Amino acid sequence: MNTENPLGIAVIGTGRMGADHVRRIDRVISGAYVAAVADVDEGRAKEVAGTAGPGCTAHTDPAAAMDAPGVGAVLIASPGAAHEAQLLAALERDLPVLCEKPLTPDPEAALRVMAAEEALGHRRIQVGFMRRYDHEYRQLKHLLADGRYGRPLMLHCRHRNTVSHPLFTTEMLINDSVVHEMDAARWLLEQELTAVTVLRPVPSSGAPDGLGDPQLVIFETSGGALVDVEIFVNCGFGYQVQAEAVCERGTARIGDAHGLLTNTAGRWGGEIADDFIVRFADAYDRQLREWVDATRAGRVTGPSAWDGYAAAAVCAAGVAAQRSGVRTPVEMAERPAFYSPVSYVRTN
Ligand SMILES: NC(=O)C1=CN([C@@H]2O[C@H](COP(=O)(O)OP(=O)(O)OC[C@H]3O[C@@H](n4cnc5c(N)ncnc54)[C@H](O)[C@@H]3O)[C@@H](O)[C@H]2O)C=CC1
Ligand SMILES: O=C1[C@@H](O)[C@H](O)[C@@H](O)[C@H](O)[C@H]1O
Repeated sequence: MNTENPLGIAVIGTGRMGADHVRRIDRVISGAYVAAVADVDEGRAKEVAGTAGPGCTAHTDPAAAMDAPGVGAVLIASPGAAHEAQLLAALERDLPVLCEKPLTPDPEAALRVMAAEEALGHRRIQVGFMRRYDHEYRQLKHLLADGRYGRPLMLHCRHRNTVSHPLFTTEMLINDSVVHEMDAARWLLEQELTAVTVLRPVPSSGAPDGLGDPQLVIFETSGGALVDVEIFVNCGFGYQVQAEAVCERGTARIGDAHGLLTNTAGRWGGEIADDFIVRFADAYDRQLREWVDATRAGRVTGPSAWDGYAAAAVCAAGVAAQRSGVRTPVEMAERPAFYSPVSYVRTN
């Protein structure tokens, strides 16, 4: 790794994900350092800046962090509602951006961000759909892409969180959690999602009052496949993300790794990660490493603003389907030539 001219990064939003990315930039990967951080909570910004290397400045204004000495790229980890303004500010400065999902909470805002990037004339934005960097997801991608098992017909997914945070809403099952399966399915199958149906069983007694948890989300795809996702954000026992592809001549399943397997007292068992920070630790590391390497080489290789838009369009249909209980077609704009070919990255 070339350690000359390391990339100075401004991290916007220093909550759970932002602080973890700061740690990762400074201690896990090479070729980059945290030049500045910003958070509306000044104390939080200062606290996290204090964990970074010397010279990292703390700000409450994201634009001031982007203008700080040494900044050559931006990592956005603020809440989704703040992303549009921060993405536009980064594009105004022609800075490369890694933006945590969602790109924006709604498709209209995503279109505005895409228009600004297109006006700039080159791609600058990557969306933090980190499952594309997970070892198991990449194995499944390879297997489906080489066609050895024939066409994929169905993808069965399970997405379980131990417990949801107090502000989690029923809509967030779709646009905060299942948004990952939307991108993963598009990427794995190399197809767009065209319609959504959401089925809701009686809510679990373990879910907070008013939260419709769990749900079953069914997607139809442009190639005639079906994708079903069980989303259960208060399952209580751990963080589980699994996917099984059913193809014409075989099936392939990921997400069963249990770490240490034990046999004792007439039982066998393994471990289940507690949350996404643990389960996807390697994926977050690889995502950041590949983004830094590509950025230093003047390239953008990961999920694009178009992918962020496509997910936002599917989320809008998903939330509508959740409310109506009926099959809802996805309304999606034409993909601009600027985003061709689509970033269904084939890994090596
Ligand atoms: N890829 C993944 O697996 C995950 C992604 N995320 C995404 O990461 C982002 C951050 O989520 P968390 O860290 O869990 O949230 P968090 O609530 O822990 O942290 C957000 C931070 O942003 C700050 N903030 C709020 N408004 C801001 C603004 N306008 N400008 C700057 N800072 C602002 C808050 O003070 C807080 O410190 C979200 O977009 C979320 O969807 C979250 C969890 C997992
Ligand atoms: O992005 C994430 C969270 O925001 C979301 O709330 C979780 O359900 C996901 O598993 C996690 O990856």
